[in-house]
Amino acid sequence: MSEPILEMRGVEKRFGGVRAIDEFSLKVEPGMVYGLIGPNGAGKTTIFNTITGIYHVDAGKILFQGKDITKVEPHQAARLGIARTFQNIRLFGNLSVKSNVEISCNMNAGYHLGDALLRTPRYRRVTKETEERAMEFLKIVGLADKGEERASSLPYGHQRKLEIARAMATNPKLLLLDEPAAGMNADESLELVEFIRELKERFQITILMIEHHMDVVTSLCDACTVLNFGKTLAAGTVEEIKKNPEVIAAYLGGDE
Ligand SMILES: Nc1ncnc2c1ncn2[C@@H]1O[C@H](COP(=O)(O)OP(=O)(O)OP(=O)(O)O)[C@@H](O)[C@H]1O
Repeated sequence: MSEPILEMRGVEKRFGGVRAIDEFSLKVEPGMVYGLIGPNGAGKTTIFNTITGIYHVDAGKILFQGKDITKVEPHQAARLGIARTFQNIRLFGNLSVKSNVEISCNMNAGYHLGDALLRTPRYRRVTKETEERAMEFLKIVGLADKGEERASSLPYGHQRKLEIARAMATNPKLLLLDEPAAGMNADESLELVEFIRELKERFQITILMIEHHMDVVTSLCDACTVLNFGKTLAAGTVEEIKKNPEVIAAYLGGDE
């Protein structure tokens, strides 16, 4: 077993009297696609929010590549190589498709405000590189010909892909996807599965994914954790999870 890229140890997060996550532990190895599943309100998004520094935990530890990130702020998590998408797509709807990706490419841009104001050669070079890089990501997600369109004018499935392209443009080592297949029909989900596979192979990233569509989880995930009321109900391969009687009773029901 290789060293986990992400580890959560005994994590707890409370909101008033609600324990959104409770004694939660997780180990994700590099290169894995790891699924988080569970009913609404089980604590999945809270887990993403603690990893990315949006919330700080009340107890426990979070390690990323062996480094303690329990108390990092969101911008630090992003700089360390953790990117995410949201359950409700968050794009700059009024900006062009290309600008949405360029903003992420710019996160690590090597120029200062002075360079931008004076339009120095360094600023012009970085801007050109940013444009090229953004186009590269748009090509990968099949949106290169939509670069000048307003992000909000794209169909839903394309907006999801654009959000993933934007997250990828920050050069992450760990990508957190919050219900990427939400609102998609069977064909769109299938396309998404292929797309995520390609991303994983091409960029050698690790993915932690919240997903309700069990066909997507089955196709993509090497392992998963099932949550219920903030606690781990079961963890293992998708096949093991599907056979677990407690999981069947609490979540999968007759679905599968
Ligand atoms: N900012 C907050 N303030 C108060 N309660 C919160 C907050 N965020 C989450 N919770 C509560 O924590 C619990 C877990 O919520 P969370 O959103 O993490 O669940 P989830 O598994 O992601 O569900 P869903 O699939 O519906 O998004 C819920 O009871 C929720 O109401």
